[in-house]
Amino acid sequence: MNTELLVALIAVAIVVLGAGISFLVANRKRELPPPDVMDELTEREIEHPELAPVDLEEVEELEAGVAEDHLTPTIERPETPKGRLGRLRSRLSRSQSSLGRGLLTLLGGGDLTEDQWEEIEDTLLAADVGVGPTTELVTNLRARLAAEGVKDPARAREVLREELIGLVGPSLDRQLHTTGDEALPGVVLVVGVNGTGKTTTVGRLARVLVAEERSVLLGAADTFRAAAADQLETWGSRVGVPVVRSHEGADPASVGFETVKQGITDAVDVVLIDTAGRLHTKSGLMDELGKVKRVVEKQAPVTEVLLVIDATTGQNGLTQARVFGEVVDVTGIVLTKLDGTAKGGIVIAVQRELGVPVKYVGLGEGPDDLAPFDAEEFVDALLD
Ligand SMILES: Nc1nc2c(ncn2[C@@H]2O[C@H](COP(=O)(O)OP(=O)(O)OP(=O)(O)O)[C@@H](O)[C@H]2O)c(=O)[nH]1
Repeated sequence: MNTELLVALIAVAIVVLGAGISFLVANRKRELPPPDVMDELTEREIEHPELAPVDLEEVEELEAGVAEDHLTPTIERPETPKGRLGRLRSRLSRSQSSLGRGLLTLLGGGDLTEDQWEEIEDTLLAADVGVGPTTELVTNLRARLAAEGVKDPARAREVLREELIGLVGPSLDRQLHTTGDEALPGVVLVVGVNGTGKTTTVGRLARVLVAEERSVLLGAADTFRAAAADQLETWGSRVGVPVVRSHEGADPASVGFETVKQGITDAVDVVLIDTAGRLHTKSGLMDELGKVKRVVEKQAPVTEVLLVIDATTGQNGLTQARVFGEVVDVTGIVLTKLDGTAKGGIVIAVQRELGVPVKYVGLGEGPDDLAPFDAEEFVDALLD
């Protein structure tokens, strides 16, 4: 055999051998168990080198276990709502310190000049307390401090605290109405303009209710933004709460109707319905909201209509409150993002505007950063 032929034969043999090896490697790769199973197997082999190489039955068992783990999400145990405002108080006082401290500094100095009273008014107005409540507070403070001849800063602080609590309304009913008549579930409709935190609030309220051992069903009637239903499903799945949803662009009233129907069939305690964000200036959208409520009520009475307002929007938030209040009977306010504003006076102003109480406040982005509102704790945080 000549050398050229020999070289050619060797080359062919190398190519054939190479192809065979790649085929075998590719096939083996396809048969490998998923990476999480592989990790466990590798760990086992490292710890127990004496064991025989992978047993196929064992791989199947592990794979089944992994598949089950992926299917069963861990159900979280949410924090009980009681005491949350205490936990989150520092977030409030951090952002509101200019209001409380500003007032205390002015009042602590004994007799006040007209200019100083004006400064107190300006401080209150800058914190969005609103003109009416500001005038009321200043009038009452002046009268009481003069009548009692208060010179001592500690006493001035006490009087200010009492007057502020009076303004916030210590005796307003701030309970969420989540109990339905007879065998019907409580129905909570959550409304507001875009981006105020409605979906987040529905998710957080579900956690509050779960922590109170109530059974809950969520309705994704925000069919305008496809991601909202997914967002709601994520919230629900974390605490084992199901969601009724439909396709993007579906009639929100029918989603609300179906959710309550499902809630009645499943005998849940509370149905929470998320609605699409809508501009209060668009009358068509506002009419649609009225329809959602009317249609839902064909199944069961709505026990609570919560208006979600972003605390950082100031005067605009008040306008929203007014317009929403005209379309649906708002029964409670959730003020979100109170952690991001020094204008805590909005609590007072918005209650005045609507004549309904602030029931919950959002104080951060965490899943349990929604606290039941309490007038005394709120004022104490302001004056910290
Ligand atoms: N800092 C802070 N952020 C909040 C609070 N509540 C909600 N957010 C954030 O606000 C953003 C908007 O929240 P969403 O729940 O998506 O608002 P939405 O009203 O459902 O939005 P649309 O469906 O578009 O109308 C999210 O990034 C939330 O994390 C709060 O109390 N504090």
